[in-house]
Amino acid sequence: MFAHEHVTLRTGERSGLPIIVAIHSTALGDAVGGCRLWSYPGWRDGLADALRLSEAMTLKCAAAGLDFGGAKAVIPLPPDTVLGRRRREAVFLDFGDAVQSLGGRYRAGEDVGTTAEDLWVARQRTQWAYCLPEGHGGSGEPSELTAVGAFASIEATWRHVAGTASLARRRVTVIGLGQVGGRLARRLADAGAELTVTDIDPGRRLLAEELGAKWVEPEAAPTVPADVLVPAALGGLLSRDVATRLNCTAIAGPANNQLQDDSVAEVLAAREILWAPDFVVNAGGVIHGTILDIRGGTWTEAHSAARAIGTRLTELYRLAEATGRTPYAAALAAARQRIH
Ligand SMILES: NC(=O)c1ccc[n+]([C@@H]2O[C@H](COP(=O)([O-])OP(=O)(O)OC[C@H]3O[C@@H](n4cnc5c(N)ncnc54)[C@H](O)[C@@H]3O)[C@@H](O)[C@H]2O)c1
Repeated sequence: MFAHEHVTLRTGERSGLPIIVAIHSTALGDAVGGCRLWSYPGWRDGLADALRLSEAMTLKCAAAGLDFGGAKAVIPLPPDTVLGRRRREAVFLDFGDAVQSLGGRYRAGEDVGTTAEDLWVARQRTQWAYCLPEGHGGSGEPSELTAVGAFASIEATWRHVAGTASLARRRVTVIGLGQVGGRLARRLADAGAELTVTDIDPGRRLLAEELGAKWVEPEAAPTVPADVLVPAALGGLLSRDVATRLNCTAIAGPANNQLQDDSVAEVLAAREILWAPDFVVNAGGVIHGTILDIRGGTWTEAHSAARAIGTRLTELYRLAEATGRTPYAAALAAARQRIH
């Protein structure tokens, strides 16, 4: 069944590129979601991505208790396209027109391949573009609050497993030391965790040395013996094969779309590995965008909403146990119940 409320697909009049906006649901409020500028084999692949990602945004907002719906924009680039400065500007003016045509039902932010500067260009054509540069009234980097929410999730997950949230001397493996993973690794080191880290970028070894963390190669990281595994790179880490080889007690991290398919949640549950659903853990970014940028709320309010992700997870784990479901199935059911 087609589950989306509205999908716009048009050719940008300046750039000639397809602009796709998928609004999955506005049941809880206007729909929010980033704009992805990425290379795809064809525009239909970009459309498929927009449909999938917009539904995930609906679940993420619902799970975080936010009164916003889910959407996503995708601007699919033909393979090997390099955008010069002028064409890039044309793309985001076109994008601004597409957003404006939706009358505020879709509030646009950053995603993979787009920057605060791109949103500022779109802002010339629409008042519904957010995540602007700080110099233009934006609220800055969202990954700080994503890291706050992910750290609260790791503590809540460990508390559920071990009866204490203390991570002192716990073995924690962080995969990906980028904007969120780097911040998380610092917090974990401060909390006294025994850190193992990895990244495909060898330049991130400097951070590992600074934190006194052990460095392993990316292929080895998922199977290093650990109390908590923290996926903080790209999605798709957890295939059925990887899930059967893991050597950890729990998994809680900010990476999007960690499961290669839904059945992996069952494999993890059968192995008694507690998996914190990613769309619950990583809601700090959308909390940043909606509370600070859209609603003009305070940092204290946004920070406590991000910390509250830990409490939400604890409730979720209890619900999952009480109903004999995986945390993933329980999270999906709870989010869908809020929407319908
Ligand atoms: N930034 C946010 O606020 C936010 C919000 C919600 C979700 N997320 C998700 O969190 C994850 C990290 O986001 P980010 O903003 O830190 O991205 P980033 O691009 O800053 O960092 C990703 C890091 O992962 C590394 N990496 C990529 N592939 C890897 C691999 N196979 N093995 C090891 N390292 C690898 C990269 O070199 C990079 O250092 C992403 O999945 C993102 O979708 C981020």
